[in-house]
Amino acid sequence: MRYLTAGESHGEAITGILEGVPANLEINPKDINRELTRRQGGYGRGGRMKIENDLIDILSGIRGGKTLGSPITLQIKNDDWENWREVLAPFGDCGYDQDEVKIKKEDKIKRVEPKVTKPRPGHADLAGALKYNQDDLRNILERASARETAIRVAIGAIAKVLLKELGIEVTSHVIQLGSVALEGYQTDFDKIKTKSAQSQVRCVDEDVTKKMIAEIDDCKEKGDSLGGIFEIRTTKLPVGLGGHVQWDRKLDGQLAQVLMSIQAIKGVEVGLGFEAAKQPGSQVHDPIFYDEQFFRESNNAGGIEGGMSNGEPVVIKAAMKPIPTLYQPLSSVDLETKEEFKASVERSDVTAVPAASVVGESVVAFELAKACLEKFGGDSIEEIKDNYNNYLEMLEQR
Ligand SMILES: Cc1cc2nc3c(=O)[nH]c(=O)nc-3n(C[C@H](O)[C@H](O)[C@H](O)COP(=O)(O)O)c2cc1C
Ligand SMILES: C=C(O[C@@H]1CC(C(=O)O)=C[C@@H](OP(=O)(O)O)[C@H]1O)C(=O)O
Repeated sequence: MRYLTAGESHGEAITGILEGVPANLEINPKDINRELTRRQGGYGRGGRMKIENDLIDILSGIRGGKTLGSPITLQIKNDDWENWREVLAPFGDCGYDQDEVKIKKEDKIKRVEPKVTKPRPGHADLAGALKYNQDDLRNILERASARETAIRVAIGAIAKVLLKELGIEVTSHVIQLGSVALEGYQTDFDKIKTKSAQSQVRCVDEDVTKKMIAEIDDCKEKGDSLGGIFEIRTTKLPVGLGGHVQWDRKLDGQLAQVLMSIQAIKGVEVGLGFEAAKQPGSQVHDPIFYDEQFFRESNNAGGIEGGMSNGEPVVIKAAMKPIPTLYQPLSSVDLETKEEFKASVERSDVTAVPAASVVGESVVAFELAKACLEKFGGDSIEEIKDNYNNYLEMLEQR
């Protein structure tokens, strides 16, 4: 299973092509739209989320509510496009004859947008403009924007449907926002799922939620921004997803890569993570027991040993840096004049850790679904479930 995404933040739409989904998987668009709504939420987001009402369009690969095994084309229209079409239209101001290139009337340039030339520290702006030889930073920032994560969440929603057929679920919660941390939280999967959904910042504790909101308000007033940490948890996984035999088959490596690919994610920890480096082995490794089946009483490994799922839930954290666009901008240098200026200010979120946690769930769900297909491969969901059940029966003999 693989996918590609396309689209600019304020362009007409964000698109994804997902290939390798088995046939006969029942997809309800509500399952995708629910995830899109979850991603749009979270205290601390800026004005854009009031404009957008993300809904999925499915253009191929599904018939009568079931997947066909063929590529699935997914699209989310950008409602903000109406405010940007004259600036971003593919042929709007290029001087081509309208009939020749079939320029839509609405796209004929009316509004001349000054070039964006003051790169924002922490964004793709400067490196992208130099690398792609651009003199307008908009040509970089539109694609670098985390708007793209909307379609990754739609793709993740399909992966979640596939995982659910195998009894696997993925959830997440925010465990740190700026300086406010959630300490000693309970670990029950269902509680995390329910309680995080009730919190405006996707934190399972009401008092900590209030403190996080207060910190966001304070930060907004100062024109500053915040990062944080979210944790992804799964239900118990079957033993043996991923593999120890080759570097690129290792499940922990694959999960770290997809989480690091989310805009603004700067660190990933599996299980105890960095904490494990400070403690002796006797306090870190999870002793093995047997009572009709192998089991552990602790999960410091975060459900992965030797690059493979070990039968426990996967527990993985990701750290997000503070949003780089600042309403009190940092110093920057104008791309054209080389004069020192304050960086450009684009409308922006104060924090997006709750939204990023939903994106994190989605990319992890995709990677786990991919690992399941590699292990229990088949072209229809029935074939995959047969293979899965045979494997589980084989494990029961051990
Ligand atoms: C859900 C989400 C929303 C984001 N919203 C903003 C935003 O409003 N303003 C901003 O400057 N950066 C925002 N970012 C972060 C930038 O997209 C990101 O920092 C930038 O693309 C540079 O990539 P890097 O941080 O991975 O180096 C957001 C990230 C995510 C995941
Ligand atoms: C549009 C989304 O997030 C955007 C991500 C983003 C960035 O620079 O990454 C900047 C902001 O864009 P805008 O300037 O249009 O408000 C966010 O709103 C979204 O999450 O759907």
